[in-house]
Amino acid sequence: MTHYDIALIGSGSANSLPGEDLSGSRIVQIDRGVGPDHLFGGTCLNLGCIPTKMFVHTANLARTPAISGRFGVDESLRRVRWREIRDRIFGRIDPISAGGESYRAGHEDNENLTLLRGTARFTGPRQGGVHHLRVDVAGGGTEEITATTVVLGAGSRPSLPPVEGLAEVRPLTSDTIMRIEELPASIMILGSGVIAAEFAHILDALGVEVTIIARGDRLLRGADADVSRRLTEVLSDRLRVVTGFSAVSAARDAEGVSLRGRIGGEETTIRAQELLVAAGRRPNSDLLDAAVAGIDLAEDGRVEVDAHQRVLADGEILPGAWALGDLSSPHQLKHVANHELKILRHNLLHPEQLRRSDTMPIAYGVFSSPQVAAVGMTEQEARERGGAVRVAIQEYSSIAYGWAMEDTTSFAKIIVDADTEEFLGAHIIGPEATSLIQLITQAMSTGQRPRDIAATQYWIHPAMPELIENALLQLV
Ligand SMILES: Cc1cc2nc3c(=O)[nH]c(=O)nc-3n(C[C@H](O)[C@H](O)[C@H](O)COP(=O)(O)OP(=O)(O)OC[C@H]3O[C@@H](n4cnc5c(N)ncnc54)[C@H](O)[C@@H]3O)c2cc1C
Ligand SMILES: NC(=O)c1ccc[n+]([C@@H]2O[C@H](COP(=O)([O-])OP(=O)(O)OC[C@H]3O[C@@H](n4cnc5c(N)ncnc54)[C@H](O)[C@@H]3O)[C@@H](O)[C@H]2O)c1
Repeated sequence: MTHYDIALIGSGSANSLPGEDLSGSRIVQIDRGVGPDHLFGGTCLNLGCIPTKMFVHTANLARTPAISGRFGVDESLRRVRWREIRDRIFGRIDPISAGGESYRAGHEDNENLTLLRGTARFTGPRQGGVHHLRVDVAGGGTEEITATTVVLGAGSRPSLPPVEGLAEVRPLTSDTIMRIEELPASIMILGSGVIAAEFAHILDALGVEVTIIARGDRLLRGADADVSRRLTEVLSDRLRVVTGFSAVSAARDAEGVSLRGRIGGEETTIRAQELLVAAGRRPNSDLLDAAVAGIDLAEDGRVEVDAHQRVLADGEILPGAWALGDLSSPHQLKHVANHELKILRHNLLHPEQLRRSDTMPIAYGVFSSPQVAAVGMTEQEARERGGAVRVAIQEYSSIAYGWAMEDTTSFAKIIVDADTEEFLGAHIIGPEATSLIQLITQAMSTGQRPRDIAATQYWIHPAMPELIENALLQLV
């Protein structure tokens, strides 16, 4: 049994905890690694945000010929060199992961830190002022550990919905699809959320025949209803979208995978060479045996924390236990995990001056094509909250840059409280949505109202932010 001041679990956002001001603490960092190769550095770097957006950028280039005709430019896509695309992307990422691991394992900055590759589990409740953990060390053996403080950044992993035979067909997930050897001729995507929308764009642009399979009547159901409807329409024009499908069973044969299910009571089978499951991610609290330590878990497996990132047990603060990121947040986003780590770090070092992590509106961006981005409440949420709302909708086709892009389907929606003029939310579907949303995110985060920004600055003409300017001018 070895005792440490801090047991740090994970190497994603948690990896930013160690630093000079903790150099007096004896730290053990335990990381099992992500994906089938147990990579160091967490999901975003290895299997998430970063590689997907590198694939999206490549997909955008590959997609140009499909849309250039409307500008009087005839282009054709001659070939997609999949292995080169893949190897360029991971040729950049893998060395960062390996470098991060060897820095922690061997650099003099980390003399106070022991890196253990393996899976940490709680072995019981906190006792005698310390937490008790066992580590199943990668490569064999176990280590028993006690720690005064635990910092849990164990993240989440793809979950497979309860469909008979699904695990046996060995479906692809976001953990595996980006490193496959060959692109399949066709793929069906089970799930119609963020990962489905991004991979549908990537794979379709690279020449794969894509079918998205949604349980409900629209894609991206968590988004504002008008945005979700528009995305469904636009993607339906480009690839096959099946809605209202409840999957019952999956099977694989020599030609590919078939998914049997029902649409409105009628039995239907969908086939493709491969299946990608993108049906949500479950927090890794089970891998940690968090329940054994008495830690409170939400229904979806999230570790319950307070606004200061302190872990709760029986509704009370569990002394010396902190959590962050996908393990404990309802928002599985890298910028949220990073912010929570910063708040947690401050609070760990300055327990007498606790900061909250829930003081800013959370924006997100979906890098599909069209892009989708949002901050704050959907229109439905704003109306359900009670109180009058005002809504401005601005079509891209109404601004000069939208004419340049021949855009007919994209728009921004801004929602304000009709009485206080406060922003309640903003939703954009269309090119550059993930950048444009930042204008409203900044205003909401700093307490500005439409009139504070609409007419008090020059808006470059004829640039894309005119979309936001014109929407704001409807509200002042
Ligand atoms: C395909 C995809 C695309 C994404 N794109 C975006 C995007 O564009 N923008 C965005 O904001 N977010 C995106 N996300 C979400 C983002 O990646 C996550 O929100 C973020 O990485 C979570 O960070 P984390 O530190 O909480 O968890 P992780 O980075 O997953 O780190 C968890 C760590 O804990 C380790 N671990 C788990 N259990 C144990 C255990 N018991 N013992 C020891 N170690 C353990 C794992 O090995 C891992 O290192 C994407 C996610 C995916 C899957
Ligand atoms: N750009 C980004 O910020 C980005 C990109 C990718 C992933 N992420 C994060 O990763 C998380 C996980 O992504 P995701 O797309 O897997 O989850 P999601 O929550 O966005 O979507 C899950 C989808 O799976 C469907 N589903 C769930 N159970 C099902 C079942 N039994 N049968 C059929 N369909 C089912 C849901 O209806 C939904 O369409 C996201 O919520 C997001 O926070 C973020």
